[in-house]
Amino acid sequence: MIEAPCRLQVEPLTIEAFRPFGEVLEASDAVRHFTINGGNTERYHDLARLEPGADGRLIVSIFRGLPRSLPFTVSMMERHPKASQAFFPLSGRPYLVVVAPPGEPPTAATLRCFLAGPQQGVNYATGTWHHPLLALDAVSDFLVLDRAGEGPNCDEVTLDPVALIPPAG
Ligand SMILES: NC(=O)N[C@@H](O)C(=O)O
Ligand code: NI
Repeated sequence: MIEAPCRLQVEPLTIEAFRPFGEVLEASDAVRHFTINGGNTERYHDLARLEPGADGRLIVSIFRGLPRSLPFTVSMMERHPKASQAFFPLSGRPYLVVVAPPGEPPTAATLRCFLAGPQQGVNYATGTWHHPLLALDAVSDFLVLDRAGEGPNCDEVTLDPVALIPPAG
């Protein structure tokens, strides 16, 4: 593991804490929901602002991610300047989400790391800095909603290494 003088605490993923970076996709009482289909189905409604960007097309894919080895060191981040990108776990396992606000490139001071539950998705708002998929424990599938379109839509930056500190317990 790269020696990392900086360390980053892992936080639980909540709608409020993630607000500067995008939305959390979850079926909970924290989001608007209502009953449909004659009482058979509960609809957790309009969870995120999906933006394919100008001239873009919203597409759905499945990402099959290999588990990351822990302890993990963050040494790069990316952003999609033209569109949002949403991930929803399909394999029933938690995963890590490392983000920084849109705008200036991330620093150790602006990075945030969240532990997402097996029933929590995230939507990175357009331009939100994030680390590529961070699956844990086993090969994991994720439903991904993002952009297809002309031209590049991924800026990458390298960082001085930042080690992730797993939550206690
Ligand atoms: N490259 C790609 O489609 N994946 C990344 O954007 C990612 O956030 O995992
Ligand atoms: Ni991405």
